[in-house]
Amino acid sequence: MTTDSVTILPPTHALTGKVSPPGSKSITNRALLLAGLAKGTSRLTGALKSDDTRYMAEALRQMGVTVEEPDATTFVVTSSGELKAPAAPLFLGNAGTATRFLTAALALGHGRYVVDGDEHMRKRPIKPLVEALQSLGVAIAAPSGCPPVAIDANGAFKKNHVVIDAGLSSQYVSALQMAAACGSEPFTIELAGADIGARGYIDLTMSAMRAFGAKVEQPTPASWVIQPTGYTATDFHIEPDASAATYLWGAEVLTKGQIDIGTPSDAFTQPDAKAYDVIAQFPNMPAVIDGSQMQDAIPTIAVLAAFNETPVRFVGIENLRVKECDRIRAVSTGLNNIREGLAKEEGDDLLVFSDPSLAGQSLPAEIDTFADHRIAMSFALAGLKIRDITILDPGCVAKTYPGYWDALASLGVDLVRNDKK
Ligand SMILES: O=C(O)C1=C[C@@H](OP(=O)(O)O)[C@@H](O)[C@H](O)C1
Ligand SMILES: C=C(OP(=O)(O)O)C(=O)O
Repeated sequence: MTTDSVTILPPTHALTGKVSPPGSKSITNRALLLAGLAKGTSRLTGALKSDDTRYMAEALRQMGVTVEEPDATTFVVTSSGELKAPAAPLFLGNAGTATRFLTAALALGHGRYVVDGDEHMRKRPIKPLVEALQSLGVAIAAPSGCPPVAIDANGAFKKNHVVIDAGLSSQYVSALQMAAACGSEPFTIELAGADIGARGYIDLTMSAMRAFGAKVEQPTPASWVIQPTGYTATDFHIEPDASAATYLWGAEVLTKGQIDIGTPSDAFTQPDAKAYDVIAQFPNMPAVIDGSQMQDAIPTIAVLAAFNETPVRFVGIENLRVKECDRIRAVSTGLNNIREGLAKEEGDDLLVFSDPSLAGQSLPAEIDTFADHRIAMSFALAGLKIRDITILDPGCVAKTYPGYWDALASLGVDLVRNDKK
């Protein structure tokens, strides 16, 4: 039996209690890959166990790496340092990190690798990364510009310099950075075209690489130099997920509660922690919010914006169109489903017309998540204030936060699970 939808009953009390978000998806998938590229045993603690990280772990296993899971938050990775050509295509679901990071790393492997994903991942662009790798002499092809990607690797790049347009995804740069440390000479990455969306993810990559013994420098804002150190197995602790934290911060301000997430907002190193500064201003969030440096937090803030005292325009969010779904469209569709006229797209900006009097009303709406965990988790927040909000396909939260519904329940939120047989 699976749950078809969840209806949220708005709590009559402020939400208080202690809920720790799970480990960071971004850091877990970096650490898993780097541990797989390091000879020896690495112990990753505080890790996220979810669809995205399971796909990465499973792919590593398919390539000869031993990945043990002694408990719910630990991976113990033992590798020869090589990712051996697998017998079958690597299936990575809709995990952007796993798909992009492995594509570049496997270009330095030996033999044939096929990187594939689900129907959603097969619509997410990877062409700029594939073309960058082609420019390095790698035999790699992704005919549709999206996965599947076929790589015939021969262990080396033919050049030590690459130019990449990372306007669509910062993950292309992270992927090249992590791969480059496994090359045979110092390697330079140079940015072309549009600036990177969330630069904070590049910082996360560099810090994970350094923890595994790599040497990476950023001589200019648009270039990076990576030394051919390879990686050293290490024990590595992963901080909680800042994007997951945004839902708990949102639930706290919406219900005027107090939720202890166990980590102060300024202790996170992930870009989405910046969202705290905006969320903490609720119900007086600013009229214009630039989402470029906290992209995954925008659905959360956009749902909060519906209850803000004044309207909010979200700018710098064009990349949201190529995430798990078109999130600008999904958020405006969901808000307008709750009440027509609540949101509007203007080019790639999203306008949310706030109305604090929404709170306490019954506005029956079935929210289409478009199989996107962040749409499900952020619209659940609307259900804390409005009666009869139903989230379809609630299981999609398993991509990054499998315990999300239980976390809400542990704070005293009543959920009606509508099961399908
Ligand atoms: O590097 C990362 O860990 C991520 C980078 C961002 O994606 P893009 O760089 O594709 O925008 C973000 O949305 C994603 O959830 C995680
Ligand atoms: C965009 C996201 O994921 P990814 O790109 O890693 O699939 C996300 O988790 O919001």
